[in-house]
Amino acid sequence: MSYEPEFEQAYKEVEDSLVQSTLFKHHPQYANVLKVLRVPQRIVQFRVTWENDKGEQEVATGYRVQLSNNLGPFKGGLRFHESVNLSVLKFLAFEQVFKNALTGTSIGGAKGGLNVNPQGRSDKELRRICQAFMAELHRHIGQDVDIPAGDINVGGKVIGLLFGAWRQYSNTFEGVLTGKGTNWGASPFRPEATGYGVVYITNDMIEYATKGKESIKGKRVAISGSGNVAQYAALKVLELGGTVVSLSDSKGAIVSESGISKADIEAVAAGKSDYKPLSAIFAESKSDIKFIPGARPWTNVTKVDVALPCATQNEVSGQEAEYLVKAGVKYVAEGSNMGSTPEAIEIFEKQRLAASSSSTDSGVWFCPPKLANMAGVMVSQFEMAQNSQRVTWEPEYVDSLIKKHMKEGLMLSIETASKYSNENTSDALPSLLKGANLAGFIKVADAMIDHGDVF
Ligand SMILES: NC(=O)c1ccc[n+]([C@@H]2O[C@H](COP(=O)([O-])OP(=O)(O)OC[C@H]3O[C@@H](n4cnc5c(N)ncnc54)[C@H](O)[C@@H]3O)[C@@H](O)[C@H]2O)c1
Repeated sequence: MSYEPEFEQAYKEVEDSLVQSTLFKHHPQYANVLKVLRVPQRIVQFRVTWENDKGEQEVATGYRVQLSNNLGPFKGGLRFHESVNLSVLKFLAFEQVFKNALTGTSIGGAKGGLNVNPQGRSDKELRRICQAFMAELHRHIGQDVDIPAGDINVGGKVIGLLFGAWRQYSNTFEGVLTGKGTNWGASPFRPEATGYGVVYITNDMIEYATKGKESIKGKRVAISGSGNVAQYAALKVLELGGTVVSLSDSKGAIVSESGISKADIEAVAAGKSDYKPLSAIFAESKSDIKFIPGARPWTNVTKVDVALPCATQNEVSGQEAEYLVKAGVKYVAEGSNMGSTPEAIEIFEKQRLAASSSSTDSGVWFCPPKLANMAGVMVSQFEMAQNSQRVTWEPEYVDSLIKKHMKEGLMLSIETASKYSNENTSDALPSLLKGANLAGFIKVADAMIDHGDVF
């Protein structure tokens, strides 16, 4: 077997949820699905070469992993980062398939990218990179075939350049990428969607676990990352009356006992659009914000109720999870894909199982990314729907749909976990990890069987 650690980690998490459940006992027809689904329907790997600003030729590898289009056209983001490789993209595409199923919309799963970090490159060079990347990718995508979106280092600016290149190569204007600009096909709330969705579902979890007695209001929330997801999650936490005690980037973390303000988050947004590190953004800050070089936030916050990993994969270790539990964390919802390591998830899940409803302690309730961060791709699907009709929906309508679908996804995961997860602890909250994996799997598996892909 090839050595693909990130993909194997994601696969094993889903496999464990299925094997430990009673699903196959009740529905033996699903037994062969996972072994078919672990092989992507198609992988495109291609050379991307361009001239850098020094006049030198650079070459990198571009990818698109089209994992399943059983529920709709392939859909998933593009990541431009030096860490991009086939293992990372297969893990992300695999996650995407189940996440997209959970949104309740008609989309399949894919992921792609380039093993280059565009940070620090000029706008002109960025345009050449995007044109070189799209020179090959355009052959494999289309509004009814595969609709890529953004991911790490692929924000609105890069999507614009990629779309421009697509228009030239294809001589068409169609909704082929999502995350578009406001005057050429965007959906309202696409930039905000993932971060807002993470906070909406966290709020729903708190209300469910406390039977409506508590909400995110008054809670201390540790957030990692400072990009798209982290910024909008932080803003929504403040709007709903919570306190944001941390943010981070790949160079370190900022923590604040009294709370990071809206103005601070706006400064992060402005600084990050110029690729500035947090250390530079807060170099002259007069508030109690402390920058800790090389650190992640988790062991640097004192008291915390909620943790929202929103940076990158495997960014919460087992040790950090233990620290978070001691610091009082009760809810963990992942904005980032595979934010917690398997060791960290095990600690959170053990805490959940150990708690009993007869005590006031509900343990730790962990929400996996395929459920917690699904609002991004959900609004991308809304963008596809709007583009097909050449209309733009009202922002309030999109926001209400995000709230509704997040709650429905949570309730479906709770119901599915209660039905199949095979835990004889009726006192504990249901496992959202298992519930989300099982609920997403059932939808995809049914379609694969209907299509004759599994027999
Ligand atoms: N943007 C979306 O709609 C969306 C949707 C679903 C999931 N996600 C996931 O959310 C996460 C963040 O994505 P984003 O869109 O905010 O990207 P972004 O490029 O806007 O921000 C990425 C953040 O991660 C940090 N980061 C990157 N590598 C790091 C490392 N090695 N160590 C510490 N920090 C690091 C960066 O400093 C930045 O704060 C990713 O896991 C992504 O797959 C994003």
